[in-house]
Amino acid sequence: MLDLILSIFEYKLFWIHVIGLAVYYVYLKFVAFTYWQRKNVPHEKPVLIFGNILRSCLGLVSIGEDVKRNYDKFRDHPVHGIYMLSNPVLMVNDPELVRLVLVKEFSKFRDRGLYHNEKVDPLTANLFFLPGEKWKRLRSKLSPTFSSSKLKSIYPLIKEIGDELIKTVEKSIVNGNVVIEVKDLSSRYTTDTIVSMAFGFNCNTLKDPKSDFRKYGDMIVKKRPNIQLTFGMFSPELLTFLRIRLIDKVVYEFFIRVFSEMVNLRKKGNVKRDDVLNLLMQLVEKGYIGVNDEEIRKPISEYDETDRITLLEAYAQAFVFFFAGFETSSGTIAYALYELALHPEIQDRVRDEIRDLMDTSHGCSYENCVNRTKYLEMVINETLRKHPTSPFLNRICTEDCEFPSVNMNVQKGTKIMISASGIMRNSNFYPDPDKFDPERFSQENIDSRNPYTFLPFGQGPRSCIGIRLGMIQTKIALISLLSKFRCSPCLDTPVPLKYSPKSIVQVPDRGIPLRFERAR
Ligand code: HEM
Repeated sequence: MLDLILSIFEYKLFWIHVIGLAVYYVYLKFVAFTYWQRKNVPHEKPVLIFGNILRSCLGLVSIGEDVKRNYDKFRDHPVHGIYMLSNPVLMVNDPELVRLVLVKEFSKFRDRGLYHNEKVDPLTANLFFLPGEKWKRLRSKLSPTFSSSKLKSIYPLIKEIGDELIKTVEKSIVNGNVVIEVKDLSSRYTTDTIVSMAFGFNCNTLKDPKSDFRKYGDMIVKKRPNIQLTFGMFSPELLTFLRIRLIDKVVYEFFIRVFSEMVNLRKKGNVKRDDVLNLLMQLVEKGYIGVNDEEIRKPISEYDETDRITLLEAYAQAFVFFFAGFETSSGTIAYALYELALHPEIQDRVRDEIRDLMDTSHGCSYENCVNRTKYLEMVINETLRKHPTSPFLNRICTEDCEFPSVNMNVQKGTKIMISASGIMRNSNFYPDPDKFDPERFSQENIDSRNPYTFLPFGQGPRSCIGIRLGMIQTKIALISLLSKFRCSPCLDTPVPLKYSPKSIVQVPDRGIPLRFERAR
């Protein structure tokens, strides 16, 4: 035995590892984890290797909650430091500094600094992940996809799936009521709507919960360790160096196959549809989305026809619309139903508004849905404030920038984070923040608040491109369900709600079961 131990100690590789680990320890302890101390920026004492996100790395809480916990400690400081693993990240807390980062000095904070690798992981070459000029080019090309006139033309497709949602609940009612897990129901609804818009067909997950889109959708957002995502967000260089994929190969192959099939069908002229796929194909074929759209301010002659996007780029955008659109909207629908079940008086008021709308000549038309559902909109905004599906925003500083109010020079390369969930539950901006109170979003109350305290879609030129689509999807689901059914808590409804520790998008852990019955 002694011989064995001695031979191990003689082994060269062993000593190389010991020395390597010792050097790494010294680097972490005396260099990496003293960054904020050296900068004189307030921060919480980090834990070796994990920094300030030990709990989320261990899978005890979601990463959004861990960041919010850290924000709550320093929320009265305009900025503070956090270590995401060993990466120092500057947390921007003061709403006026949030405005500076997201809007005033946008050109210096345009990028998110996230992992993307066009070669190893082609679907990451999408609007959400890409930096700099590549992002700018795509954003200006894709923006017309979400103009009012384009949304108006795809509205009937979403409405159709709203009708399917009613049928799904109706069919499952036995003896006057049924308990439904609403996060699953809303995910199936948003999967159907996004696939219908982005891929050009109805994948019918409302009818068939085991459809491939539901399976692969789940694989994108769940079943992956937080640490891998954390590396993707805060150490993208490491993933690039190790050539690690962020999007699983099976998911990649599935999306590419479905997309190619749909594009081929369109090319053969067998299917014609006014949807996002059609618009993406215009970008591939002509380089711009065109004709008869009063919202495209630039004359068509100013577009460069040679500046087309490739098919793979188009696939990556359809993928991000799916990924960014289905889990965010489905979470919002589920949280809204949850809060309405717990607050029946608010639910009745929403239903009255919807029924008044249905009695008007145009019923649930696009204009009525978008412009004449004021109280429903207040309810959705309050849901987004209390349960934001994207709990924090990321940016990276690409050019040195002064933060005059704190007398700080933010250096190029500094990673920035804004705890949207922390700010939106800060009692200084939203008194009694755990209370669900849609009145916070009356016009008068909105006007009295700093707009940079409401961040569910981000703010500024890099905010969510799908805001209006997300709102329409959410409204149609709620209009469809609440016009016909009343929902209430059942024995298994979790109070308070717990968020899934596995998902970077803030979704309920183990779902939200609610009781549905026909509304009188
Ligand atoms: C309730 C629904 C939604 C919520 C809460 C939401 C939230 C967000 C947030 C917080 C961001 C980051 C903003 C920032 O960094 O400042 C974002 C970006 C984005 N969202 Fe959404 N989103 C929703 C729906 C959608 C839909 C329906 C789509 C598309 C079909 C979409 C596509 C995107 C894309 C492509 C980006 C990246 C934009 C860019 O970097 O230029 N989102 N979203």
